[in-house]
Amino acid sequence: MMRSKLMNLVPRAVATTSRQMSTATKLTTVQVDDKTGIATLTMNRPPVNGLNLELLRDIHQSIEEIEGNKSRGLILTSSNPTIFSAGLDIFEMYKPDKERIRAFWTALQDVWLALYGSSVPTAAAINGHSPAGGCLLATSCEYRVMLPKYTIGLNETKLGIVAPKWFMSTFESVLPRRLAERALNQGRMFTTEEALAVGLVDEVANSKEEAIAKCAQFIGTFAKVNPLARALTKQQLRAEELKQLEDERVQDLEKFIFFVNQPAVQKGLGIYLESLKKKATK
Ligand SMILES: CCCCC/C=C\CCCC/C=C/C(=O)SCCNC(=O)CCNC(=O)[C@H](O)C(C)(C)COP(=O)(O)OP(=O)(O)OC[C@H]1O[C@@H](n2cnc3c(N)ncnc32)[C@H](O)[C@@H]1OP(=O)(O)O
Repeated sequence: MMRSKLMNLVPRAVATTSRQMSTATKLTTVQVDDKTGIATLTMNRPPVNGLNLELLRDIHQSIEEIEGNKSRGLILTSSNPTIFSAGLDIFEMYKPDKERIRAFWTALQDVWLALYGSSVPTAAAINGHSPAGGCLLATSCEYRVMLPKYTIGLNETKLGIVAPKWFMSTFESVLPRRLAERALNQGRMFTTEEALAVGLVDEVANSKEEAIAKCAQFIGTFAKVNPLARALTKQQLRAEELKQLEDERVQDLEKFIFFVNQPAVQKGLGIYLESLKKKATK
């Protein structure tokens, strides 16, 4: 998979305007800045960018599109003014449909393999809260810029669920092992300021525009680096985690299906959904 992606890494001419590359799907848009050649992938699933089957499929398709069109980089962000992504759509896991939940988890695996393994430089402009699956997307990127007063982290244990190994290894690729272990066990959500202090995010910006500009600046640091050498270096550094999921996709899916169907897990998810609804009516 990575080999064919690498074939796309040839220098490209740049023009001066920005163009919408894809409106084929309604849940993501891809806008390429023709001056910089950088693609911005925006998640757009109200109210909270909950990662359901359709959004995951659209994200995957958009990443493939960006890989295919020789963009110089990928910036992931959200159209919601206060939420990057609320993580996995809990309705996909609560009282799930037998076929759909398999497609859902497979789509999540596809997104992670494509984003974590992307041959182009990636950055996340985290313009809002980013729990669980939202944090997975952000930490799959190479660089993170976050707006103040939001939260980010893997809070799974607080929901009575367990983050799969590849969520954990992605988190651990950003945070020191000891800190990652403690945060995962606690289900800790970091404020922007805390996330910056521990290195979970790289920079803070005061607006989405500024966050995108900082992400573009990061991607720009590769302008004078040979793209093939950069991509092969990234590929080698990330190969172990990618191979582990590629080799164990089926077992990972079966483990998820078994776990999510446990009565205690279903009960916990139901209670959590109720608490989210109650919060909305307060
Ligand atoms: C050992 C083997 C292991 C195998 C694997 C086993 C298990 C699988 C684990 C999979 C890993 C899971 C990853 C996840 O991503 S789980 C999802 C975690 N997400 C959250 O906990 C976020 C919950 N949401 C919030 O904290 C807040 O909503 C917010 C994102 C901070 C936004 O707050 P606010 O702006 O105040 O909005 P509301 O809370 O009012 O929400 C608006 C409506 O959206 C609904 N909502 C929110 N989040 C979700 C969600 N994740 N899924 C579905 N729906 C969600 C919320 O209920 C409101 O709905 P309403 O308008 O109908 O009341």
